[in-house]
Amino acid sequence: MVNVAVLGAAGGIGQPLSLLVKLSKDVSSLRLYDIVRCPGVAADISHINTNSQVQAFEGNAQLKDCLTGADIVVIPAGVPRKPGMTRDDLFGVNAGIVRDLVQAIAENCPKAFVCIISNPVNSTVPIAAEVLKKNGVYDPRRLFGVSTLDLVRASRFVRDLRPSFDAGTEIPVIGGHSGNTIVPIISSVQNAVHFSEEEIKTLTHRIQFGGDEVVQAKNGEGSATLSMAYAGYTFVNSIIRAMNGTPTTVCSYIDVSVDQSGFEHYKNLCADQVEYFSVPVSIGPNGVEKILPLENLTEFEKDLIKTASSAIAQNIASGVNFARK
Ligand SMILES: NC(=O)C1=CN([C@@H]2O[C@H](COP(=O)(O)OP(=O)(O)OC[C@H]3O[C@@H](n4cnc5c(N)ncnc54)[C@H](O)[C@@H]3O)[C@@H](O)[C@H]2O)C=CC1
Ligand SMILES: O=C([O-])CC(=O)C(=O)O
Repeated sequence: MVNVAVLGAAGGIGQPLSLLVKLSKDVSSLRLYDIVRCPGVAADISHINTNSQVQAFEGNAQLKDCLTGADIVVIPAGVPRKPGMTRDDLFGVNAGIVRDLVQAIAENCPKAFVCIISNPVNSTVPIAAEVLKKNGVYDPRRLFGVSTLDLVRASRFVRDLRPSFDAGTEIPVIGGHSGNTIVPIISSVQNAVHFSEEEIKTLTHRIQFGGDEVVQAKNGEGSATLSMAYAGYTFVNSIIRAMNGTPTTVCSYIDVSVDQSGFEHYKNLCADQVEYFSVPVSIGPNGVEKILPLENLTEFEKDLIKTASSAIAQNIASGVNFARK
């Protein structure tokens, strides 16, 4: 049984994500934290007759109690995009939010698995790492940028084009989590569903900019929340399975120093040096164990990795510089 804390629990993602986590039979304590609206959300979810006890924590003074004893901390706190903005435009507000929340994690539950949803993920994960390092509690195996929504979209968008494709089939998506840093590996299913070069280009673009479709459709009311809640829940479940001893694989934006030799495979394809990258990994009870290779990448995918790595290197530098200030 695990204790899960959701920071930003009253938000667009936080509420449905907390609802889904409440359904898990493996969760014993579900702690919901936000700076506003949290008691109402927690009271509501707490009436659902599943295993976990739900508690509300509101405002900085209650953050310590929320985090003490947490095994998994999920962070969807922060502002979302409006039309015309990039995820990097959120840095000014969200960098500080993530830094302060991770400082509290370092002080109160340094061994927790930390899952960062707040954008720009390419930068907020390095910020989190720097804060944990400063506090002397950094374990890179336990820090994750949640890029699962890119995989969810990849499978769904392939299904949109080929109705016979099982939308539950995983398509790896590597690199980062913004525009052209998102690198879908469609070649992994090319035997099951054949696509022309033109179709692959169109699909790749749709997956890279899937977030924009939602931002535009919501027209100023935020970005993906419901599909993200589903993706976040899927990710949390993978972590719980791994903690419980079932070997599990995920794609996640991680500190690649956890497995230097495993990352060689990707490093050779990068134009710039990147310390963080989304890669397929095996996870176990202590977090990331191995970075897994993806074989037979196409020239098109190799080019995408090159482009992605240059942008990610800059995003990492912004995050690290901010956290070291
Ligand atoms: N990784 C991914 O794939 C995705 C990431 N996102 C990102 O997730 C974040 C949240 O998005 P939404 O839930 O739609 O936004 P939202 O505005 O609906 O909710 C954010 C919540 O965070 C809370 N919050 C703000 N400062 C806080 C703090 N210091 N401590 C705790 N809570 C705090 C707010 O009160 C609010 O309830 C955004 O940065 C968005 O870009 C969104 C979709 C996908
Ligand atoms: O597009 C956004 O800003 C939110 C996000 O990360 C996504 O939907 O992938």
